[in-house]
This record gives sequence, structure tokens and C-alpha cells, in this order.
Amino acid sequence: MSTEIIELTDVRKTYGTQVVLDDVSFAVNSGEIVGLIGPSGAGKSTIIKIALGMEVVDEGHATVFNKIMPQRQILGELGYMAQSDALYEQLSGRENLQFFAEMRGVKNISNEIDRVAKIVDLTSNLDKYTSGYSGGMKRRLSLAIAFLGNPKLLILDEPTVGIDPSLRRQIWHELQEMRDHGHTILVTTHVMDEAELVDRVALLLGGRLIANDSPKALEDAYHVDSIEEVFLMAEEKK
Ligand SMILES: Nc1ncnc2c1ncn2[C@@H]1O[C@H](COP(=O)(O)OP(=O)(O)OP(=O)(O)O)[C@@H](O)[C@H]1O
Repeated sequence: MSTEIIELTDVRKTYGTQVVLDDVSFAVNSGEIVGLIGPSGAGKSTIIKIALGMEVVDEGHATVFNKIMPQRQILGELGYMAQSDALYEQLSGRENLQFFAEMRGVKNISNEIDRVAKIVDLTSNLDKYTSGYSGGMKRRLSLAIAFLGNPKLLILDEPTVGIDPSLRRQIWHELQEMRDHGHTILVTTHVMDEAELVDRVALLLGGRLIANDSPKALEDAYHVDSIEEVFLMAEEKK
């Protein structure tokens, strides 16, 4: 039986007169990778911020681990990577990891730093100041921070922007391994071949969730061979 780890129920969100989310209900179940896709401005980050309690809904409600966020007790079980990097530029990569690990109450910090740095291929750059990192390196450090403590839930907003294809593949392999060990992952992406790798695709368009199924089921329903084509057809129909 599946358990909802993230649940949005009848959510409506407006900014001024703009309706960003219109009656959106959506769940992420335990042990699955859900990919949230949609054109720029569709409301993907807004969904994440609502789930995390960083934005307030006009109607409906959102829970994470059955609790309305923000909840301090849950923070240790949650790894979040925002769309823009929030790093301390005057600290090295290692010091950033140390800081966030302490804040999240991670155990065996030094081993954990080595583990997550390896996943994102930053081991040899850990002692450089973050201010000297490239955009892709900063993204990788933000992702490593989200992985600290091996949290049960990962919420990743465009985690692979600026990351090279081979490392991107390695990161997706890691995400799938985590899923196979029972972790739950919500990820937004603009990279359509990444959307093929998730268990379920949630497609947002015009403030509504217009599709929510496995990549294969969506491709069959639209009679196409890729999620990219599903996306394009859904946009055309709008
Ligand atoms: N704080 C805010 N104040 C006003 N409008 C906002 C605010 N945050 C988001 N919006 C608007 O809400 C809409 C959805 O934004 P959101 O960032 O959720 O989109 P997105 O799907 O994540 O886009 P992208 O793929 O470009 O990151 C956009 O039109 C954006 O301009």
C-alpha cells in the first residue's frame, strides 16, 4: 500500500490577479521518484514552496509526512535543493557542507561529507572557496547539501542545471538507488530525457495538473514515443 509523503489537496494559489495554481491535487508516495514538469512559469517551484510551507495557499492545503510545514522535527528527514543556490561564498565547499550538516543534526559528519562530495564529483574541489566555483560546481554543492544525512525525502528543484551529461547520468543513477532503498524524491526538470527516468510524471500547464502517470502510460495515451512529445502535444492542445 502506498503512503503519501507529500500531499497537496485542492490547492489554489494566486499572486495578485494571476492564478498560478488552480485546484491542484497531487501526491508523492513513499518510495517513488516523481518528476514535476511544465513550461517556465507553470508553477513547479510554487508547488514545492507550498509543500515546504514557504508559500501560503489561498485555498486547499499541503502536507509533508502528514504534517503542515514548516515543522522543525521533519527537517532532518528532508533534503531540499532550491532553484537558486544558497551557499556561503566566503566558505569552502567543505565548510558549507559542515555548516549545513551541523544545522540538520547529521551524524558522522566527516564521513558524510566525503560520501556526498563523491556522489557529485566535488571531492578534489572541497577545500576551495565557493566564491571560486563555477555555476555547475555550485549546483553540485547544493545537491550534495541536500543529500547530507541520507534523508528519507528529497525535494530537488532543477538539480542538474549546468551539470555535464556524464555526471548527470551518475546523479540519476544515485537517485534511482535511493528510490530502490525506499527514499522518496520529488524533482522538477526541464530536461525531457530526465523525465523518462522517473516513476511518475506530473505535468503542469496553465495552473492545472493535466497529466499524472508513468512515462510509459503517458506516451501510450498520447500515442508518442517520448515525454518531450507528450509535453509538446499537451501544450498544443491547451
Ligand atoms: N513571489 C512571487 N510574487 C509574484 N509572482 C510570483 C512569485 N513567485 C512566483 N511568481 C509567479 O508565479 C508563476 C509560477 O512561478 P514558478 O517559479 O512556480 O514557476 P516554475 O514552473 O517553477 O518556472 P521555471 O520553470 O521557470 O522555474 C510565474 O508566473 C511567476 O512569475
